[in-house]
Amino acid sequence: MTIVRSSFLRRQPWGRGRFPRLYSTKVPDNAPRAADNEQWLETLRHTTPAKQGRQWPGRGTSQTDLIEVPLGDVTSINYLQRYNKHKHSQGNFVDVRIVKCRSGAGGSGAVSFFRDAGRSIGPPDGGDGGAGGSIYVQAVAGLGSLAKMKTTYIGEDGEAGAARQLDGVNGKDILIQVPVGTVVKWCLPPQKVRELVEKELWKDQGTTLRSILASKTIPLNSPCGSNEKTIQLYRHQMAESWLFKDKSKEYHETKDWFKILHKKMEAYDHSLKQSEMFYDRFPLNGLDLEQPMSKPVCLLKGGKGGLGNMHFLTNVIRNPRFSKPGRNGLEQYFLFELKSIADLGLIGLPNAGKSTILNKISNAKPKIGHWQFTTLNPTIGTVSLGFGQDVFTVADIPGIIEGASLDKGMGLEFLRHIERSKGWVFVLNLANENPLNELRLLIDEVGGLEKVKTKNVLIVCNKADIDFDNSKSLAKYLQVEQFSKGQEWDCLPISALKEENIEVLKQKLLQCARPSHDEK
Ligand SMILES: Nc1nc2c(ncn2[C@@H]2O[C@H](COP(=O)(O)OP(=O)(O)OP(=O)(O)O)[C@@H](O)[C@H]2O)c(=O)[nH]1
Repeated sequence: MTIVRSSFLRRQPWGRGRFPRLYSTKVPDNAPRAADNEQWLETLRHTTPAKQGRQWPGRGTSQTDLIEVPLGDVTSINYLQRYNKHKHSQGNFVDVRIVKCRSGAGGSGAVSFFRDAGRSIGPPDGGDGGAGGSIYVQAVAGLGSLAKMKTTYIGEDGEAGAARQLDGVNGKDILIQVPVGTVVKWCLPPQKVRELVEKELWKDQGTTLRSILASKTIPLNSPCGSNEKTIQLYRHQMAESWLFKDKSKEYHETKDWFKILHKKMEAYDHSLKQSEMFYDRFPLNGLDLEQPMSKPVCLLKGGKGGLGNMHFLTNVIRNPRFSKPGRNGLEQYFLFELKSIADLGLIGLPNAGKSTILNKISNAKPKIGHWQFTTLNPTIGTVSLGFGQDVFTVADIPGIIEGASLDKGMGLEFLRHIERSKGWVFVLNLANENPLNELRLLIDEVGGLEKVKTKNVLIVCNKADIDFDNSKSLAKYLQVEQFSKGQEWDCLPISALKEENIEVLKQKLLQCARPSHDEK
């Protein structure tokens, strides 16, 4: 049999395409020749780790700064509270998840020698290991909750290379699909956060979880020179830089030819490490997936496969009984937070009638009840002003009470769902003693007048049907109206239950949902 040696097909460890597994018995010989390997190893000699320096050309820097980050930025208070107190939730709506992700390790390169009837041992033909599977995330339309997310995602390890120049199969990638509006942040393992919090609580029994998360900082490595602050992630150190077969590591370490090769390959390992340092970074402020994505983004890259022994055949090394192991994958925790994207958010005390309003103006059917905290999860409804007319979305979130910003009642955790809304609609209950005080309380709890003024605002005085003829009831409304005028906010009395003023309300909501003049 004559083997056609086509040099352009020969596999080199740099920039070559991978070859699929070959199952035919007629294996084409694509192994690099000794001269090719020598040439490649020679190029490595000129790029020793010291000479490569700190800069990785065109790819920024591998130097890092130590930055102090508040513990609250790398965990979720809502997550810690929810899973500590076992708070109630409605249905299977989940808007905060912390998940463990692990990308696959690369497969090892093989140590093998060509054999046939005429030769008991031929040239080295050990193939390369496959790359480990990566972890990707993609925001897709049509999902509305993080409930279906798993707690752990593990990318498959790459397969080891095999005899006859066969490359190992790449590990399968993992794709995590999340609802549009999800923010993905790097975070500390929850167990570690709990340990840190417990330590702080032990030191000062009077302190609260919220104040610990705000005051306690943790050091993180951040690559220098990047405009956006990113966190440098690190893979576990490789246990061994070589895999030996037949002859031991000690045997090889006594040989001068191996020492020279090892020195050259240190530069190769270093360049791999630098490339990992470049890819293993994550924005400190997280990834905001506010649009449906046509392509997923990589959260964690899998490890590169190791080189098979066919790459170490040279004129001096005729029988390389060693190969390179695959590189490790990465294991990290990520916080997934769903921030719904609704044009308007309804804000009010429990029982103000928010759900009733949403029910009357939109297609949504939130739970309505005469007890407080009927709404435990946000509901988003789509409001249409008629065929071919404007359409906008409104979110109903659980009621806010005095002290919500200090985690009383349902706290403020659902505010994240209306954070991005263009307009906030304050729903007041005219049947209550002092609706104006209610409004002031709500403004304080959601962050003060300054914050509220960043949004379009509409004040809705609901339950106007109760005590309709009473002059005291009218006086309460006029007080609210006067205050609203002072802030240049529109104010409207309605009765959601009796569907009075609902059409006017829809028109006013539409104005509120439009971008403000500054944004136009
Ligand atoms: N009389 C009268 N009752 C109303 C009106 N709107 C709502 N209600 C009643 O007020 C009660 C509370 O209504 P909801 O819509 O559940 O109030 P909510 O603000 O969503 O309450 P939470 O879920 O606790 O936040 C229900 O019994 C409604 O029937 C109204 O315009 N007039």
